[in-house]
This record gives sequence, structure tokens and C-alpha cells, in this order.
Amino acid sequence: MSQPLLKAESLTIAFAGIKAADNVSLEIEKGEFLAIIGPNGSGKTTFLNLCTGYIRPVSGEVYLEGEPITGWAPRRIARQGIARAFQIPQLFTDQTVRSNLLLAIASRQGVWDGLKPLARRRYQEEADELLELLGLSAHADAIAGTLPEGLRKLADITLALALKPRLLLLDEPTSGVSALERFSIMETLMNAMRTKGLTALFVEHDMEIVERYADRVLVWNSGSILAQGKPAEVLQDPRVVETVVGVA
Ligand SMILES: Nc1ncnc2c1ncn2[C@@H]1O[C@H](COP(=O)(O)OP(=O)(O)OP(=O)(O)O)[C@@H](O)[C@H]1O
Repeated sequence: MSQPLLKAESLTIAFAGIKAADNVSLEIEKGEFLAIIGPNGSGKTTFLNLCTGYIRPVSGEVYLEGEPITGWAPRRIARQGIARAFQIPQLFTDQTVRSNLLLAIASRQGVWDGLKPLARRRYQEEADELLELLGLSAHADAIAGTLPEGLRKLADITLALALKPRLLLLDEPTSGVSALERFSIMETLMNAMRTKGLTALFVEHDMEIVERYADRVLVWNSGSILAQGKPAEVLQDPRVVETVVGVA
């Protein structure tokens, strides 16, 4: 049987005596689109931080396709294939969308390589392909800081994809975006995911988005997984309704 793409085993971390991850174990299969939901302060972001190396667990292990990556530096984990698009977009706001993307591609390859004409042409082709995939071709020359929030989020995701990740982590891909725009962002994202055969884990507060797009949902509560499974079933679970859905 093939390895899970990501495996977390008994992860535990506490801040000031409060367990933000309490013996958390889970597996993510290749190609899955997995949502994490849970009340504020339940440990969703902490789990992402444990996977990306921003926090070290007190105990437990994280494996990427069977390789233990616990305690590795964030940069090394990113190079190894876990990319994160943050809730607050990380674009250089005074640069064009394309320049941002070229920088991200160059940083993956080693920047000096990018100064060679052949490499530069290859990067430009790669950037154009990613911009098209995320529906941003018409905005390639726009200054990133002038983009509306929804497009900024998609531009931020292109930066994460430029790392050619095996696993993409997304912090609330639709937060701060109008109700109308939310679904079009998700459709574009899903299309890109399918085209690239990507695996992603996303934190989300919007249950409609979770129900419509996630293959599986994990419900966090007080640093533990309260429930998991298909959204249509999990979101009806009375414990989940009480702790998350009812208060969202
Ligand atoms: N670096 C840190 N230092 C101290 N406490 C932290 C740190 N990171 C998280 N915590 C605490 O751990 C708990 C879980 O926080 P976390 O941000 O993971 O929750 P969350 O589910 O992502 O919340 P939200 O939905 O509000 O973003 C909270 O009590 C939080 O205050």
C-alpha cells in the first residue's frame, strides 16, 4: 500500500499550560482536499505550524511520504514540498503580480540561475502557465497591492504553487472576500488543484465552502480532533453542531 502523503503521529504542544495539540494523529492521502474547522483557539493554526516547522512539538512526529520531518527548519520543509499560503497574502505589494511570481520561482531554483537568459525564459513560461491556471493572466502586469482581495488571494496561491509543493496548506482561502467572490475563488482553486493533481489542507470557517468543496473534514476542539469524515455527515453530527456549526 502507498504511504499517506502526510502523517501526524501523537503530536502534542502546550502554551502556558493549555494544550494546543493534544496527542493529535491523522493521515492525509494524495489528491485529497481536506478542510479543518473548529472554534477560535482550538488549535487549527497550531497544527499547520507543526507541519511547516514553525513550531516544534513537545512529543510526536510528522512524516512526509514516510520521511520524518519533525524539527526541520521551515525553509527545509518548504523545499521538501509543504507550501503554505497565508491568511494574509505575502505578496510584495509594490511589485507586479508576474514579478512576484518570478521571484518565487527563482527562490525555488536559486536566484543566480534566474539571471541566465535561458533560465529566465523558462521561468517566464512557468509563471505565465501558473497565472493562466489561477485566472490571473489579465492581471499579470498589475501592481500586486492594487488587486482586489479575491485576486490577491489567488496571486498568493500562485506563489505557493511556484514551489511545486506536494502538499498545499491554505489558511482561510476565502476570508475577507465578498459572498459572490467566494465561490468563484474556490472554483478556480479546485480547477487548479485537479489540473495539477495537488493535495491541499485548508482551514475554513465557512461551512458552505466546506460542505461544497472538501473531500473530508477534520473538526478541531481544544487541541484534539473531535470528528472527521465526509462533510455531509460530519456537519450534521450533534457534537459538531454544538461546538462549531452552531457558533460559526
Ligand atoms: N505561539 C504561540 N504562543 C502562545 N500561545 C499560542 C501560540 N500559538 C497558539 N497559541 C495558543 O494555542 C491555542 C490554539 O491557537 P490556534 O491559533 O492554533 O487556534 P486556531 O484554532 O487556529 O484559532 P483561530 O480560529 O482563532 O485562528 C490558543 O489558546 C492560542 O492562544
